[in-house]
Amino acid sequence: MLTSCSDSTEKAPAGGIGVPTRGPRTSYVPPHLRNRSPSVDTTSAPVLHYDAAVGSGHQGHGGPPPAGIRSVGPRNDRGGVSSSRGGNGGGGAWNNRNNGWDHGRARESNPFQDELDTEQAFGAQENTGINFDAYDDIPVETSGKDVPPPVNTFAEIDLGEALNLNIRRCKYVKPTPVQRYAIPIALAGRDLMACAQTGSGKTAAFCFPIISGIMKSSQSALRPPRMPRMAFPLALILSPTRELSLQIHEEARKFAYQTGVRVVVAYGGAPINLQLRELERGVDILVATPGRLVDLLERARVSLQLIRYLALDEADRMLDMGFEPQIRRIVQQMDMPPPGLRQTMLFSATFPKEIQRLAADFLSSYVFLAVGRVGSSTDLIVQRVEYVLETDKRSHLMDLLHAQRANGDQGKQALTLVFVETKKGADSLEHWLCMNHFPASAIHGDRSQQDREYALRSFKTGKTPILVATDVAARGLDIPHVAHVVNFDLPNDIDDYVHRIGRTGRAGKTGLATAFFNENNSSLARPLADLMQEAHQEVPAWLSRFAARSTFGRNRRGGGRFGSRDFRRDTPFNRGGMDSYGGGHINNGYVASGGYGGGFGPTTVTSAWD
Ligand SMILES: Nc1ncnc2c1ncn2[C@@H]1O[C@H](COP(=O)(O)OP(=O)(O)OP(=O)(O)O)[C@@H](O)[C@H]1O
Repeated sequence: MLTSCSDSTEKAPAGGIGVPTRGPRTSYVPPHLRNRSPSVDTTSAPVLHYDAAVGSGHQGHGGPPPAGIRSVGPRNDRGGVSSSRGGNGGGGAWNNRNNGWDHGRARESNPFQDELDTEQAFGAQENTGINFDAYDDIPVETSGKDVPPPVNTFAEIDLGEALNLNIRRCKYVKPTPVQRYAIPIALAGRDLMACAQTGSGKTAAFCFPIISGIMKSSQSALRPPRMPRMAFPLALILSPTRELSLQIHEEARKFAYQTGVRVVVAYGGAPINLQLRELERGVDILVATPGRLVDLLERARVSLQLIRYLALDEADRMLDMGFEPQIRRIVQQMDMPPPGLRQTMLFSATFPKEIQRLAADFLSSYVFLAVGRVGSSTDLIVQRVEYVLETDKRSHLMDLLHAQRANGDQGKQALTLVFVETKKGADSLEHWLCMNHFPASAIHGDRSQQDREYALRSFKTGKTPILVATDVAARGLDIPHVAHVVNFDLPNDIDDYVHRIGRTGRAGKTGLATAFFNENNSSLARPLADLMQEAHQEVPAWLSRFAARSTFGRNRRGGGRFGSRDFRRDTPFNRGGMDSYGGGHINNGYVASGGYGGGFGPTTVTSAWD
C-alpha cells in the first residue's frame, strides 16, 4: 500500500469509529431504566416481559437476558427531562444504576462531543444554522391517498420532550422542507418513498419518527421469544456503505440521547464480536450495512420479527442490481413482518423510475414525496465543467488547488474532495498530491476499514484537507466544511454525479463543484448539460455541442423531465399488487414538464460496496 500523507501523523486511537475500544464488561439494562439517576429506587421498576427466572438470573449473576427484551411501559419521558440529565456535560444516567449488578458500566457517552471538537478545529465563524431562504422556492410534490399535511415548525409535531431537547442541542431551529412533509407522513404511520436533494436533512426525516414512535409505544403486546443472545430490534435502518451507516448511527445517537432508545450499528470490516456484544446489551434501532446484517441473521444473532420500522437510506442504490438480492433476502426472506405490518420508508436524492417500480414491492399504500425535482442538484452548488484531456488532469488539479490555497483563509487549504474512477487511481493520485506538498488521504474499497475511517477523520478535521475518493464516498456522507468537489474522473451515471457533488453545498450552505470533461465522457454530456440548466448553472457552449451530438443513451431520464415524479402517475392502470394511486399535489407551481419522454435506459450494474 502506498504511504499516505496522513500516515505520518498519529493513527486514530483504537477507539476510533472503526475499532471501538473494549469497554468494561456490561450487562443489559432495560430501556425504561436507562435514564434513571443512581438514586432511583429500582425496586419500584415496572415489571418486565421476560420470565422471572431470566430476570433474576440477570440481576443475580450479571449475565445478559435475551437481547432486545422490551419493557411493559411506554419508553418515553414525556414528563420532561430533569436538569441532571440535560445539557452536554458528560451524559446522563443511562446505564448508571448503582445497585451492584451493573457497577462500573460506561455511561451513555455524550454524542454531541465530537461535534464540539470539529467546531473548535474550524473556528467559530461557521454558521451552524441552515439558510432556509435557499429552500423557499423549492417545488414539492406529494402523491398517494390521504396525504397528511405538512408542518412549519417542530413544535407542531408531537415528538416528545426528550427528542425535542436533542433537536435543540443539534441547533435545528426549524424543519427543512423534506422534514416538514416527511415527518407528519411517517408519524401518521404511512409508508413513504421520499426524494429530496442532497444535504437537505433526510436523515432526521426518517430518524425522528422512528425514535418518537419507539418512545411512544407500549411494547406490552410484544413478547420476544426466549432466544438467548439473539437481538430483536424494533427498527432497521439500512445504508449502502460502512461510513454512511456509522454516520447515521452517530446522528441517531444524538437524536436518541437520553430517550432510552438504544441505537446500535453493525457494518462490515470491523470486528463482529464487538458488534455482537453491543447487540447483546439490547437494541431498539439497528443501523446496518446489508452484508454484515446478513451475516448476523445467518448466525441467528439478530431476529427481525419485531421490526416495526424499516428505513432504506440511499434507497435507489439499495435496490439497484448490486444490492437488490441482499435486500430482498433481508426484507422478504427472513422473519421481518410484511408491508402493512411494518412501516417502510425509502429515502434518496435520486429515484429512477425502474427503481421506484421495484421499490413498490416493499411498500404498502405509500405516499410519494419529491422535494425539488427528483434527481436534481441544489442551486446552492456552483457547478463548473472544464474540458481537460486525460494527460492534463493532474496539472489542472494542481492549478485549482494552488488557486484555492492562495484564496483561502491564511493560506489554508479548503476541504476538497476529489473523485476518481478506480481504487488504483485513488492511491496513485493521493501519493502524487502528497509528493507535491498537498496533504491528501484516500478512501476506497481496497483500504482496510481502519484506514478508511482514519482517512475520513483526517479529512474532516482538516489534517489532510484533500480526500481522494472512489464512489464509496459519493453518497450520504455529511462532512461539514467541504468547499469543493472535483470530479477528476466523471462517473458514467448522472445520478452518481448528483450524489458526488452533493458532498458540498449542504444544509443551506454554498459549495463549488468542478468536473473535468473530455471525449471519454461524451455519454454524460446531455444529462449533465440538462442537470446544470435545471440548477440554473452556466452551461459552456462546447458542452451543449457535445450534448447535441450525443445519441439517446442510458443516461436519459425517462418519463417526466428528469424522472421527476411518482412513477404511479405514469402508470395507465393499476397493475396487480400495486397500490392504487390516489392523486397528486404539487406545490409552488411546480409542473412535471415533459422532457425527453420515452423510456429509461438500464441502470448501471455495480457490485455492492459493503
Ligand atoms: N432542521 C435542520 N436545521 C438545521 N440543520 C439541519 C436540519 N436538518 C438537518 N440538518 C443538517 O443538514 C445536514 C445534512 O443533512 P443530511 O445528512 O440528513 O442530508 P441528506 O438529505 O441525507 O443528504 P444526502 O442526500 O447527501 O444523504 C446535516 O449536517 C444535518 O445535521
